Amino acid sequence: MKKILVSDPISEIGLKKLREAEDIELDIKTDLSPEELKNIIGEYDGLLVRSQTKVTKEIIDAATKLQVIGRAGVGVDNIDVKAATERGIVVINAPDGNTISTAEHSFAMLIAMARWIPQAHQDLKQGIWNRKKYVGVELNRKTLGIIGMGRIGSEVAKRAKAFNMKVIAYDPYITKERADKLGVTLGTVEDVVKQADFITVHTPLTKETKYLIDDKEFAMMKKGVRIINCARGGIIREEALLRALNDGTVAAAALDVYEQEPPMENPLIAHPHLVTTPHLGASTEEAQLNVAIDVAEEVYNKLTDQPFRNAVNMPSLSLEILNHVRPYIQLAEKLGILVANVVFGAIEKVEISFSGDIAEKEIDILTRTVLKGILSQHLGSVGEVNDVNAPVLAKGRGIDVVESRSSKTHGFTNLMTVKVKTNQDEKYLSGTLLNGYGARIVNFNGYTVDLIPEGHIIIMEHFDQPGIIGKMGTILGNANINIATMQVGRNELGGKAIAFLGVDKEVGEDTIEQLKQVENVQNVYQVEL
Ligand SMILES: NC(=O)C1=CN([C@@H]2O[C@H](COP(=O)(O)OP(=O)(O)OC[C@H]3O[C@@H](n4cnc5c(N)ncnc54)[C@H](O)[C@@H]3O)[C@@H](O)[C@H]2O)C=CC1
Ligand SMILES: O=C(O)C(=O)COP(=O)(O)O
Repeated sequence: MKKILVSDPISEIGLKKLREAEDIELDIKTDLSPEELKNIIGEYDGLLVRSQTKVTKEIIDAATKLQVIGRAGVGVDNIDVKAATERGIVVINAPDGNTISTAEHSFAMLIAMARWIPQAHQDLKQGIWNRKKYVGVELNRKTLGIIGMGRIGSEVAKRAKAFNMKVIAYDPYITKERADKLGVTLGTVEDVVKQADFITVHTPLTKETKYLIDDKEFAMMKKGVRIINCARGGIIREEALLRALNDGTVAAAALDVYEQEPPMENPLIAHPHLVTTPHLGASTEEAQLNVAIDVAEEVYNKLTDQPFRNAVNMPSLSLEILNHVRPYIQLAEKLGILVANVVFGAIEKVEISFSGDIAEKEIDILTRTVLKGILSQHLGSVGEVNDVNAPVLAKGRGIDVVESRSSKTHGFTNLMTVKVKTNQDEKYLSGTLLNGYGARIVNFNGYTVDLIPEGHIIIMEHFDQPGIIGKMGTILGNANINIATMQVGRNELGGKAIAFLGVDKEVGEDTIEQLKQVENVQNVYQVEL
């Protein structure tokens, strides 16, 4: 039974899947203080939040069982994703479900601001009939500057075109083709702020976007420009916006998000030319239903070991690709486990090469899985190693990871080779998937073998001399261990050789020691795959 905590208000209908799942127990506890959350988070396998709950490193450190944090929305700036990644916790968001609502809210704010609707409404509610004071501006033929042309920015652009606005956008990560398709001119931040009559921001808050619009940018703007922020507080510096509103550079502004939320001490809120909402961009029935359904499904999939798409701290794979690479994922993990068990010393470098069919496919997940296999054998003490944290853990330990693709297949349609270099040793293994026959290890440090990587395996490095295999059989027989399969490989008569014995159960340490004592045996390893 997996336990999930929902700590922000999330659509009940959206949570239905989790509520009805027999293997899930759902607790809804909103308005927890950070201390209360810290005290109970250790009980849960999953956590579902919106933007209120701050999932800090402290909370993550206390979340000893947590496997997944689901964000019913887009922005994950309330979650310490770095800390989650280091702990191997998947962070999943619901990026599509609130796009339209937020684009519509941005447009509602734009029009409300252009025509002073909230201010006029407020006056009339107080009995003031003031037609002269509230003279607005048209959108027709005006230029809208959009910073960040992702999902929401693009939807805002479409709506602006319908109002006969010209759109100029700044987004270093979109192509000219995409911009052309949306009928948008691309420019620099400077082009946007100089040319626009309205400016709206739709980026995440990152190191690059923090204070992207500051005094310098306000100084370049047309006098009487109007500003909208329905993305994240801090993309526009609030103090600079206040100065620009006060000196008349900015005629009006509309904010849904703030540097500090709630913005109770914020002097901007009282400004007469500011239209303000309390972070309502995604607050529609439709968006809340969409994001809750999406995130509930994804979190359920993660907790029940099924494929999920929207992880923000690991690459997502479509079901089609995942189904294709799944057998290779199993092989990758076994190669990692096997190679980790046959090297001595501290790992310095892991080289993973993919050739044939597999080199064309999604190999990042395979690299992660090989690392997971290796590190799970070496770092058992640091807690769980998984696909999320394996690259971070490897980096943190100074392990150089090199991934390569090659067209050389060495006679196999697909081949995965993992080479591990330590401060004392170097070994490599190659594996393949044989059509219809499953996974095989086909090379061990230059010896050609044909090993099914399954069950308990004893690996023996020895010199090719008569009688060795017989002695091993006797020792194992005396220990009541049945040999199920055997593979022997050598490169020259009497030279170094390798033997793989598939045995029916785990072999005790004392028996392994006896095997090591056999004359001409160099090393004996045991591994369970
Ligand atoms: N007010 C609200 O309730 C809501 C706010 N949001 C916020 O809206 C923002 C946009 O969301 P989406 O469109 O879904 O995200 P998205 O990821 O689809 O789009 C973001 C765009 O920003 C661009 N970008 C990133 N760094 C940039 C930079 N340095 N300069 C210019 N562009 C840059 C990216 O290339 C991308 O195209 C996010 O901050 C999100 O958290 C989203 C939903 C609701
Ligand atoms: O999805 C986002 O990024 C939002 O800002 C929406 O926040 P909320 O879920 O309404 O607290």
